[in-house]
Amino acid sequence: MTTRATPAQKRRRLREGLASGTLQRLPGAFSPLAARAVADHGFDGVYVSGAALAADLGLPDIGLTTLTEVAGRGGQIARATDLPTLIDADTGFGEVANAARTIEALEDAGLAGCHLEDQVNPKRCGHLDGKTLVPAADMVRRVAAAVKARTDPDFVVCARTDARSVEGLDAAIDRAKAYVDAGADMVFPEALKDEAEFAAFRAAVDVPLLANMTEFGASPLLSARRLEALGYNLVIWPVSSLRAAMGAVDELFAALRTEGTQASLVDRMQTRARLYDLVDYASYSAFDRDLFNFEIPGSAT
Ligand SMILES: C[C@](O)(C(=O)O)[C@H](CC(=O)O)C(=O)O
Ligand SMILES: [Mg+2]
Repeated sequence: MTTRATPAQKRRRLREGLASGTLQRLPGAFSPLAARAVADHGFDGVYVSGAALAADLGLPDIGLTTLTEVAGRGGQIARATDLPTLIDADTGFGEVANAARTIEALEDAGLAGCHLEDQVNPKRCGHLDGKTLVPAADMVRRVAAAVKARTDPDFVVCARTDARSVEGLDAAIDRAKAYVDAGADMVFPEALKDEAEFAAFRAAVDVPLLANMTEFGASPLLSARRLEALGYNLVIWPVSSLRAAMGAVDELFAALRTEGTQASLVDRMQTRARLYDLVDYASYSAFDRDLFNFEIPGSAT
């Protein structure tokens, strides 16, 4: 209800951010409520992780989720804020024609952009061993189809290459250049090993670059400040909020089992007041003043 920016305005904002020379910081949001928190903390955009979306459904990240599920959840998350939302479109949910339809669906859902990767199906998390890639020529067709399918020229098509850990750094750079020639607006070099490789990619590729700062992976956790100095344009922390939340959920359930009460953990929980703030309870009194005319117990406000 509080969201006023249109999808077109959000896409423009992402484009301007990528052209600004300032690193765009996009934490992953596993739900619309988490996206509200991303916005409230003053980030530049929201990221929707395929791994987190699958995990939230109790599934591994091997391409089991469908375009309908991903576009549906992505749309709910995109709608929750005025920020641009970038979504993980895995391999594009099929062959070349499917990649085109994927862009149509994601655009219709209000996303600002997506990334498509050059793995075969079943795909894997980019930081695991045993990945297989499609030939570069096939991915070029995938990217070209995606670019052609968009109706808003500001929708960002980002090409991810998983080649670093399969074919080596040079091959990954060659693939990235071919994807840029096919029309990719941004490149996501997956699973780079160290800072020197991040720098090598920056030196070789002319379009905006995305850095994936996922935990327990192959890449070092470089800070936003460091990535900006390296010339990167956008950073994602894709699964961090889910891992943090689920870490807290595990602790809570352990306490409930052993102590029979959550009392020892209440002071680390999000308060009722903060939750109501994020869902903007107060603004609904524009329609009906009886909806927000109570005192929250224990709250100063
Ligand atoms: C970015 C990613 O594609 C995702 O789905 O969030 C994953 C993240 C992860 O598994 O940690 C990836 O890097 O493959
Ligand atoms: Mg993914």
